[in-house]
Amino acid sequence: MSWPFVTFGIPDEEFLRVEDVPMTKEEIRVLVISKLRLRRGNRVMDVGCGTGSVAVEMALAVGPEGRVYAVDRDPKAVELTTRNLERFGVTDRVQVISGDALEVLKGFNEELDGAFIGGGSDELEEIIRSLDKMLRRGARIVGDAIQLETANKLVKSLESLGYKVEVELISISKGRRTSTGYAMIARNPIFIIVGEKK
Ligand SMILES: C[S@@+](CC[C@H](N)C(=O)[O-])C[C@H]1O[C@@H](n2cnc3c(N)ncnc32)[C@H](O)[C@@H]1O
Repeated sequence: MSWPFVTFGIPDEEFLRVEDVPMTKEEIRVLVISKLRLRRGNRVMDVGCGTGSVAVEMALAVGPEGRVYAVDRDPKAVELTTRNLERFGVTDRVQVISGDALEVLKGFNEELDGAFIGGGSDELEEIIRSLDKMLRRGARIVGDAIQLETANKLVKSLESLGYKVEVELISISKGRRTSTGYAMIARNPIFIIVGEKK
């Protein structure tokens, strides 16, 4: 499938899903891609790519001249990401890497223009320190978090490296049609933490 629109925020239902592989939802994905401030030709990493939904939108943003590295330690996520990349016709510019992010980063030596960390990990602080070595000045790390503790880890790690940090808490409610009108059903608030390398 070749996604025909210029705007981001591919509807969630367009992605293939499997059980136990979580996905960054459409409205959060839009913000994440926007906060990364990507340009055509950029090189970016999606740490914990899950379904590949963020990797797909990164790939559309950086274009065929760019490069996306999509990493996940769950083989189910790696396979699903590959299938979603095929579905959106962007396999040419994405390298899917199976493995623990920290291990992958140890053997990685490309300069990066940005990175997204989707969700919590025990190794969050070390992952951020490793990413920092790959990022050019002005590049951004964007992380999202459901838990306060994960958001705090993201903020503290980025601050300790001297990044300029932005913190947001996003609450989305989706209208569900009832017999009398639309009831707004709240989703979990999500922290979005942005760090810009000075
Ligand atoms: C919330 S999901 C990411 C969703 C993804 N952004 C998407 O749009 O589908 C988090 C993913 O991070 C992966 N993960 C967590 N810690 C990791 C680590 N240390 N190394 C690699 N992958 C990791 C999990 O396996 C999971 O697939």
